[in-house]
Amino acid sequence: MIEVRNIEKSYNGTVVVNIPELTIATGEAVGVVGNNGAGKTTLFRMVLDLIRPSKGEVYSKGTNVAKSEEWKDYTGSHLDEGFLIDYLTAEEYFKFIGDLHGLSDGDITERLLPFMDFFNDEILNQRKYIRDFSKGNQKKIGVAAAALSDPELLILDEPFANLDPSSQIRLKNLLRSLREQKRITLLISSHDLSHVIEVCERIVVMEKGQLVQDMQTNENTLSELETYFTV
Ligand SMILES: Nc1ncnc2c1ncn2[C@@H]1O[C@H](COP(=O)(O)OP(=O)(O)OP(=O)(O)O)[C@@H](O)[C@H]1O
Repeated sequence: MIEVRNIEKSYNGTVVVNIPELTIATGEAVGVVGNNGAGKTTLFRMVLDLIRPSKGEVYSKGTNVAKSEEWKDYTGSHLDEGFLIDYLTAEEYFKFIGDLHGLSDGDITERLLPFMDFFNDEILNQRKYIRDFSKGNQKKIGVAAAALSDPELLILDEPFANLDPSSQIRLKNLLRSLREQKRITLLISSHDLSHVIEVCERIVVMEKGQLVQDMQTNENTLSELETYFTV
């Protein structure tokens, strides 16, 4: 589904991401972990063609993301609140995203149903603009909007950040059911090692812009990662 080939991103002469090769298969769920500044968000931004690599290319289903718009039809993403439109209500934003994908009001309502527990009665019918929601609730709006189009590929940057413990568990279950029921391809970053392991079958570790580990998750992965990050 995704192929990263020899990408490098530099800012002011400093290389912040350097990945010779990363392939993510269709239906695979990959978690990217790494300390602050490791390059996770920069990698995601290049995969989504929000920034261009200084060298190399990213391919989605064999097409260079910088040279085609096709991948946008089957890709849902939420990286940060910059993806949201501050002056809309949550409903207006879902409608805006739904319209982009040709969804009717009924489709939108139906597709949001699995998110109702996750929303915890704090997202819909609030009569307030997105800018006035808490950071955690803004995250919920962004994640639900990213999933609204029923994407084949879902890319989420730190989806568990700012969420209360109940919401983190609900999100974990939502992502797992998206994987099981729809065979969605998932690329997420997280600082929460236990959640990301429960959602993803494969974990890649980034350090100083490089992929330093690539592992299939098993019962030892959490302790291996905890050891890795204990310095
Ligand atoms: N526009 C930019 N200009 C200069 N440096 C940048 C820019 N964007 C990112 N960087 C640098 O690239 C490096 C990687 O940042 P990035 O945000 O990708 O890391 P991250 O792994 O997502 O970190 P975090 O876990 O803190 O979110 C950092 O050193 C950051 O300062």
